Amino acid sequence: MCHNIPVNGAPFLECRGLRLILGGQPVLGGIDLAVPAGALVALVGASGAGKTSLLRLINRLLAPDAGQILIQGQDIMAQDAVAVRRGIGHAVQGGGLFPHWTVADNIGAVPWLLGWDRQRRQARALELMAMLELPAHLASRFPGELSGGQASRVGLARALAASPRLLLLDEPFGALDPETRDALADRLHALHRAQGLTTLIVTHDLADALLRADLMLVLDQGRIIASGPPTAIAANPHPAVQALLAAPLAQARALAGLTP
Ligand SMILES: Nc1ncnc2c1ncn2[C@@H]1O[C@H](COP(=O)(O)OP(=O)(O)OP(=O)(O)O)[C@@H](O)[C@H]1O
Repeated sequence: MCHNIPVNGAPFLECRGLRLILGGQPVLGGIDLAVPAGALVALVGASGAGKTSLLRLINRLLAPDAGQILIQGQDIMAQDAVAVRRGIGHAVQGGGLFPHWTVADNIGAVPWLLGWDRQRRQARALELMAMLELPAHLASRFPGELSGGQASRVGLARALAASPRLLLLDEPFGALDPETRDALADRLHALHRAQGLTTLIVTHDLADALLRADLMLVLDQGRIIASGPPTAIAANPHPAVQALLAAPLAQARALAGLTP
């Protein structure tokens, strides 16, 4: 079954029959999906379901054992891996920053690979820092001198530096306190819209996925078991989907009971 999300015209990102085996074990067992341009897609599922592996395939950090990945209709396996990766913004939990590079140099990493001169990289870093509400004086700091929230913002700035059309985020705000996480999720949402990005975000924060994503994909044991808008996911009777939703929904009900 192909998990097509309603598309106007050709999809921006497509996976066809994607299979991945790691260590002799099937990790992804035939993923078919089509994501329209401009969608913010939350990829959810239990630990070990294959979410990170799917992002790593799209970013060409892993190679599929079968199937195809197309970005704007082009098979990415037929393209140079480094070139594919440079067109994609990628951020991971905690920022994944280079510890011995300053904040400005971290943000400018992909532009540096693309051959931008120092002045242009610095200007872009400061522009993105302003967009992500990072004070400019942090530009010369090292990652070890940042708070968790600041490091996550720098990671996001780095992912956006070369103006990618596709953003892949792997639990980018996973380790943050709820208030910072919420503020950053709001900022990401605004940037996603303003920059016309197509974004895939792996998250364990079901409430955030249900409230902010245009579309959700639920992975279970290497297969997509549900896809569509959050309302359709919330109504999906699949036991694994209901199990994922049980805790956040119970929490929301309990909280609603506390407020006047
Ligand atoms: N390099 C590897 N070699 C062998 N098995 C691997 C490798 N990387 C991942 N796996 C296995 O693939 C499966 C999917 O892992 P993956 O990291 O994609 O899951 P996930 O859904 O992102 O999990 P989590 O939510 O815990 O991050 C797991 O069973 C994992 O143990």
